[in-house]
Amino acid sequence: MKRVFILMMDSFGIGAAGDAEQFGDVGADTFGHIAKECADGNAEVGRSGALQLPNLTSWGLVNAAHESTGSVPAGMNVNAEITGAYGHAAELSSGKDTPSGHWEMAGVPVLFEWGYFHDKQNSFPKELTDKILARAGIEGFLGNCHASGTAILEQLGEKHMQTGWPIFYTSADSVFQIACHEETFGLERLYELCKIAREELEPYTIGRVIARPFVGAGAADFARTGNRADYAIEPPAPTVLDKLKDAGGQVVSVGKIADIYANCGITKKVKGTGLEALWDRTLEQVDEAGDNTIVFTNFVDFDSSFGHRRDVNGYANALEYFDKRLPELMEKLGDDDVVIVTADHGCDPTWTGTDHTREYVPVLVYGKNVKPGSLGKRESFADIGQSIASYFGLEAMDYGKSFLN
Ligand SMILES: O=P(O)(O)O[C@H]1O[C@H](CO)[C@@H](O)[C@H]1O
Ligand SMILES: [Mn+2]
Ligand SMILES: [Mn+2]
Repeated sequence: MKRVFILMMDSFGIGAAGDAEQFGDVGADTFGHIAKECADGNAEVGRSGALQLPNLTSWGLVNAAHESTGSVPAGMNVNAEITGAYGHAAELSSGKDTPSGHWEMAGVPVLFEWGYFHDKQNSFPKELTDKILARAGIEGFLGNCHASGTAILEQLGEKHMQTGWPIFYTSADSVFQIACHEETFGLERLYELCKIAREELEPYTIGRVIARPFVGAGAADFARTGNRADYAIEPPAPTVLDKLKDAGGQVVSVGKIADIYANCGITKKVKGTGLEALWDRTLEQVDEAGDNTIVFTNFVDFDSSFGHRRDVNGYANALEYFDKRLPELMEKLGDDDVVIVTADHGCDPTWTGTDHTREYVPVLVYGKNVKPGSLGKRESFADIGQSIASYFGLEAMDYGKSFLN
């Protein structure tokens, strides 16, 4: 039975990429800096001391990071017995955003330039926001700037509740984000507004419109909910997910995978909020998965709850939790199954600002028939897509070199 399980650790970079200078990210290292803060005793809430990742370490994470940066992350063991194949992959795509990373790992790098709203204030063209508001029948909006999604709720959430005006904001990514209160504004109304924005953004080549619903009575207790929704444009070419689906296989999305691929190549969608639920849903889908199936999970919390929030301690807890659950998956693996652990970009929680960081990502491959050892530096995340195509006997992708077979 051929099955591939992809565990996509959103934002878990393992060292600045060769082209990090173009992104202002020379020296960024999500894994390395978290490990250092842990080893230095600076991440002691709910955990203690050096980062404990025994399973990822045996799959080759530390060795991959060593090959990526030339040094061993503080407190980590580079001499553990290695049971997986491991490498670090560079990104060909022009952006360090989520769709670029995901599409590239499915064999389709983004070689065009995304549109961006570069201005930190007054970020959006008036003719764009006028059109969106007119179609939605709303008089005004708040924000119009680059922002952290939680900080902007503290600043403008109450005003939003008073005026009923949506909060529009963006970041260094190709995104148009809309934050609205789930109850006072309404969730369905927010989704409708996002769909209008998605249409009006067509000429701007913006990767995603993101609905950011929140709840709470005031600035002190606003919290974003699991009803976030991402409206992505479609990948520019068929990904390996489309190819498997077209060949009669199954592609199960757990978490926001389906949103990121604009539903292309997806045969089943399963939602989950939080790392625990995402793990639970993943393991259920592994139980149900038949031959010729990909179960593809995006573990978004690393990025949205800890990376962008610059929360080292939270990120460390999340990594240790993730690692602890790997044996449950290992117990379920058949002889031919392949597990791939990777990431879509970095989001170093020690870095300046709140944006992603341009980093190499880990490529950890585990299975009873996978030969343990180094896969070295991979020139593109597309090596993952090419490997999956080769494993399932699909037509080769245009990009990437297979590390399977
Ligand atoms: O600060 P929050 O709202 O989490 O937003 C972040 O999440 C977006 C998607 O990854 C990024 O573009 C960044 O703006
Ligand atoms: Mn991401
Ligand atoms: Mn992000």
